[in-house]
Amino acid sequence: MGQAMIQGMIRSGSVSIDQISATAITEETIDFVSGEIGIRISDDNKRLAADSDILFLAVKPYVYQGVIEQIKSELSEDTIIVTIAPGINLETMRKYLGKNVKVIRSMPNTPSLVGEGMSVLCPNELVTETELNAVLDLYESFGKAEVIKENLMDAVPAVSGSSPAFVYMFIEAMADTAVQQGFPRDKAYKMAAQSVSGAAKMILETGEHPGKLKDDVCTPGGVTIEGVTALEKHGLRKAVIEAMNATTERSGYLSKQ
Ligand SMILES: NC(=O)C1=CN([C@@H]2O[C@H](COP(=O)(O)OP(=O)(O)OC[C@H]3O[C@@H](n4cnc5c(N)ncnc54)[C@H](OP(=O)(O)O)[C@@H]3O)[C@@H](O)[C@H]2O)C=CC1
Ligand SMILES: O=C(O)[C@@H]1CCC=N1
Repeated sequence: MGQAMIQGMIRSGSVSIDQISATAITEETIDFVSGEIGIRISDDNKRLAADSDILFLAVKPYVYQGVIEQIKSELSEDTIIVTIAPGINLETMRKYLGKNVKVIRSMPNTPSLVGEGMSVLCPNELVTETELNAVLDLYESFGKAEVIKENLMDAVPAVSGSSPAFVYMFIEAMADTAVQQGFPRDKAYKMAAQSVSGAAKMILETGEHPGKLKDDVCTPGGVTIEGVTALEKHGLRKAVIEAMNATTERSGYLSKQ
């Protein structure tokens, strides 16, 4: 996810390669990131923490505590720490850091890589409006971003952080069926993915209700209504609601750890 954000920022032109530094653990990642992305990268977390104005912690949730333990002595009171992990809430960060430091809790998603990310941010009380806007600008360089209150943060992965995975499954199922009908694989992915992308754009750009846009596609006695009826019969909406609630339940569980 960190790589998607870095590449999204660089591709947008809002940040240059020499303004970004990173760390990783394995030689494989260090070689790949320095070779393919071209930013400075090492395995020295302490040094990176000491040198950064805005420090993104893009590790797995269970790695946060150890990394914070390692770097907390290096942080200045002006450093802005940005989290991207579900379940790492502002209070958990305060506990891990042992003091009140500027923290922005966020939840990005992987389409950031291609400038189509959807991110949600929530600052703690020490972050000024100017600082929040600076970080928001970074997130908006690789997609759309919203600031919300922390009580909704556990529900964000279901809607935007994790939801690309759900959409990929939908596209994969459509493409598999198209292949079953005889389409070559590459055309099947292109047709399914572009239709999903186009439908999403219709909602964002026309502001129309999704139900109305769906109705516009369904010719009376035509072919689409047959598919829509089959989706209802097989519980598409129920499956989506169950998936989102399961995702949010897990976020809530991680937040309480
Ligand atoms: N994947 C997604 O779609 C999204 C993920 N997130 C969150 O992003 C975070 C990262 O997830 P994801 O990118 O999928 O995971 P990855 O495992 O792909 O990336 C984690 C990165 O952290 C590095 N790392 C691990 N331990 C350390 C350490 N001690 N010091 C420095 N670097 C370290 C790893 O280095 P190395 O490669 O060398 O092992 C790796 O590059 C998680 O908290 C996840 O919940 C949030 C939104 C969406
Ligand atoms: O699956 C996860 O936990 C991370 C957070 C959102 C997307 N991936």
